[in-house]
Amino acid sequence: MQLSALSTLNYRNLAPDTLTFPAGVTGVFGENGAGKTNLLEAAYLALTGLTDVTRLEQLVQSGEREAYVRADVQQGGSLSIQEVGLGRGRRQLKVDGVRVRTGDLPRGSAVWIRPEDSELVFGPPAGRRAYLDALLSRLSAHYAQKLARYERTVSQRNAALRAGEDWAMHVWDEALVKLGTDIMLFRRRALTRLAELASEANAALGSRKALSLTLQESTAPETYGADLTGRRAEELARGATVTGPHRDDLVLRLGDFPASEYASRGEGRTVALALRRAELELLAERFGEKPVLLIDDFSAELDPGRRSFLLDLAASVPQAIVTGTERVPGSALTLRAHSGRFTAEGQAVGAGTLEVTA
Ligand SMILES: Nc1ncnc2c1ncn2[C@@H]1O[C@H](COP(=O)(O)OP(=O)(O)OP(=O)(O)O)[C@@H](O)[C@H]1O
Repeated sequence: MQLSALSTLNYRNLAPDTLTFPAGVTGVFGENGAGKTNLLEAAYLALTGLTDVTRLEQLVQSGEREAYVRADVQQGGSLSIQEVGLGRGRRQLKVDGVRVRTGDLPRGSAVWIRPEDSELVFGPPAGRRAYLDALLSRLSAHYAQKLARYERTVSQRNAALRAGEDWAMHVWDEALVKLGTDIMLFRRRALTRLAELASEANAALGSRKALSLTLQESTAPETYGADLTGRRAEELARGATVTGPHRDDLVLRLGDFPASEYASRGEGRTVALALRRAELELLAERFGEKPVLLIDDFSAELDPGRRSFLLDLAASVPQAIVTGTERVPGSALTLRAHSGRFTAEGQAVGAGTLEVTA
C-alpha cells in the first residue's frame, strides 16, 4: 500500500496543493503550528475515510464551507483515487469516481501514531474501547455491522427505559443479548493475538516490565440475559443500560500493576506505541500488506532508544510519513512545513494547481 499523492483543498490551515510521496520515509519538519499534524490527519482521512473529530466542520478551513482531500493510492500494481468531501456534518466518499461508504475503503490502509495515544493508557475506559472497536471494525466488516446495530439498540433501549416502558424490555433484552454476545465472543478471539503482538512490541521497545492486555467484561455471554433482568430496577431508575460490552474495559497491565494508575508518562507512551505496532501487525496479517505508517512528532516524550524504535518501525514498512520539530533522520524525502505549506529541501514539491473532481 502506498500513498503516491495527497491533494487538499480548504483543509484546516493547509494551503491547496498536491504533494507527491516516494516509497520509504518522508520526513516533515517545521515549527509548532506549521500544519504537520493537519497533513497526517488529512492523509489518514483520505486513506481510511476515518476521523475522530466530533464535528466535521472543524476540518474545514475557517471562513470556508467545504473541504476536500484526495489520495492517489497504489495497491498491488494498480492505482485508485480516493476522495473525501467534507461539509457541515457531512462526509462524502468516492473511490475512482463512485460514491462509497466508509467501510468500502481499504480497511488496512493506514496506521497513525501520535503523542495523544498516551490517552489510551491514562484516559478513561471509553478511549481503550474505542481503540479496540476501531481496530476490530477494520479487521472485520461483520464486527463493524454488529457493533453499529448493538449501539443503536442500546440507545433505543435507553429511550424505552427513560419512558418507563418496563413491559417492552424483554424485546430489547433479547436483541441486546444476541448482538452483545457476538461482540463479546469476537473481542475475546481477537484479543488473544492482539495481546501477543502488543507484548512482543513492548519487549522490543526495551521495556523491562511485561505488558499484558485483558478484557474486563461487564457481563459474560452465559449470564448477560440474567444480568439485565437482575438490574432492571436500577436501569429504570437511571434511564440507562448499565451492563453489556459498551461498559467493558481493555485493561493494560505493566508488570503487576494497571498501567493507567502506575505507569510514568514515558512508560505510558511506550505502552501506547506497543498498541499501535500491534495494530499495524494485525492489519498486515489480515490484509497481507503493510499499511502506510503515519507518525506524528516522533520525538515527543521519548528517550533516544524509543525514538530509534519508531524510526526503525518507519523504515520497516514500504512507506511512512514522519513529522517532527526537527529533521527526521533517514528520510528519502524531507519536507519543510511552514504556515500550511510544504517545501522539499531544495525545491517546491507542490504539483501546482489543484484539480477538483469531487
Ligand atoms: N479549521 C481550521 N481552519 C484554519 N486553521 C486551522 C483549523 N484547524 C486548525 N487550524 C490551525 O492549524 C494550525 C496547525 O496545526 P497543526 O496541529 O497541524 O500544527 P503542527 O505543525 O502539528 O504543530 P505542533 O508541532 O505544535 O504539533 C494551528 O495553528 C491551528 O490553529
